[in-house]
Formats: sequence, C-alpha cells, structure tokens
Amino acid sequence: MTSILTVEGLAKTFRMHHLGQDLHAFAGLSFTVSPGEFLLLSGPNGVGKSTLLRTLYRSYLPVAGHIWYDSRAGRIDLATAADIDIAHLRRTEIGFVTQFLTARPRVPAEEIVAEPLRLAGRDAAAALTEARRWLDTFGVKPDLWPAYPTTFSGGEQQKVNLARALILPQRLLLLDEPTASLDAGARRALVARLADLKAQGVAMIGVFHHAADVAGLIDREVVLRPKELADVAE
Ligand SMILES: Nc1ncnc2c1ncn2[C@@H]1O[C@H](COP(=O)(O)OP(=O)(O)OP(=O)(O)O)[C@@H](O)[C@H]1O
Repeated sequence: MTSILTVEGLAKTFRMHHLGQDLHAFAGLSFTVSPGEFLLLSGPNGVGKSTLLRTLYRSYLPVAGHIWYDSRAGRIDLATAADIDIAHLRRTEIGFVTQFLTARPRVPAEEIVAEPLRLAGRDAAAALTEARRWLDTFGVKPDLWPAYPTTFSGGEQQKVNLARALILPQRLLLLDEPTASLDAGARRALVARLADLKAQGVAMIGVFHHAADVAGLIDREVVLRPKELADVAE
C-alpha cells in the first residue's frame, strides 16, 4: 500500500544556549506509515520519542531530513512546508493527542470539544450534541460539560482533550502517551475509538507507556536507541 508518511534521514538537535552546546535528540531516522497502520514508537526515557512526534507535527523544526506527507492536495514535505500549510493540515488532516490539555480560560468543555466540528462546517447544535456524546463516552460527568476545564482534575482534562482530538477523524494521528492519567473506563473507550479510526484508514504513530493498552492495534514498532540510528521491527 502507498504510504501516507515517508520519513527520510530525519534529525533533530536542540541548541542549548545556556550550556553553549547542542543536544542531539535523534538523527538518520527513516520509516514509512501507511493508511490504517498503527506504528508504536518505543525506546528508553529521554531517547527522543516525544521530540519525534512534535517534529512530525512541526512544533519543532528538524535540522535535516524530510517528512513526506501525502495530503489530500498532494505530496508535501512537513519539514519545510510553509506555516500556513501546516496550520491548514492541523485543522483538517493531522491530529496530535498529548496528555496535556491547553485549556483556554472561560471556554466550556463542551465548546472545546465541539470546535473541530464547527470549524469543519457542522452546525452549532449538531456539533454540541456530538461533543456531549464523546464527553459521555470518555466518562466526563454531565454537570462538567458546561464548566471550564481549567479547574478540572488531570484525568478530566485529559478526557476533554481526547474527546476534542478524536471527534473528527483525521488522516494521520500522532499520540503522545494518551492513556496516561486515564481510568480503566476511559482507557477502554480510547482504545475502542482508535480501533474504529484505524478501521476507517487513519494512520497512527504513538508512544504508550503501557504498550499493552494498545497491543491489539500495533502493526509495527520503531525502536529509538540512544545515539544510534533507529531500528524498525516488523
Ligand atoms: N525543548 C527542548 N529543549 C531542549 N531539550 C529538549 C527539549 N525537548 C526535549 N529535549 C531533550 O531531548 C531529549 C529527548 O526528550 P523526549 O521528551 O523527546 O524523550 P522521550 O523519549 O519522549 O522521553 P520519555 O520516555 O521520558 O517521555 C531529552 O534529553 C530532553 O531533555
């Protein structure tokens, strides 16, 4: 199958100005992901897993290499694409799920979750109904739906985050420890949603502290090794 993402010779270095030196997160990384494929990123703490996900999402700029993404509008190198194209892809095709919610002050949970649907053109009432359905699925209590998540517990914030990130099927999903701080019910709901998205052809690259959570979904594993090139295990 044609890949949706082809990573070639990717490298990321952080300039540590206060130390006057560079920190090499990873170098020479190459791998591909196809539609509907689930790729697990693994390796020891600090090896660069989160940095790799953030580089693919273009929160960080790589220092070398290519990230060829097969978008609906054609092939684009996420390593060098214009910010405006990256912003468009983030709204329409590429999702990122972290364990941290960037809660905005005085925006109700249900509005935060409904927003991607509204931006995609769904009418406000239908978007709100669907947002509430997902909040319910992930186990957020109804009395919290109109409340502001800035005061929610870590787990509750994470559930709002997941509902928002997964409400609209993207083509490529980047998952950075999305099960961290979730209770068993929400973990089950998340895995069920990921399985459903995978069946719809969504490609996923994920870091999971407990890989057993998603054992049934994993197709391949990319193992990052300290100061070495990555291995791809089938
Ligand atoms: N913004 C940054 N500036 C400088 N160094 C950074 C930055 N982000 C990450 N690093 C460094 O890059 C290295 C890789 O970090 P990263 O968070 O990607 O590791 P990880 O494999 O996800 O670790 P963990 O399993 O502990 O979550 C670490 O040494 C970290 O200190």
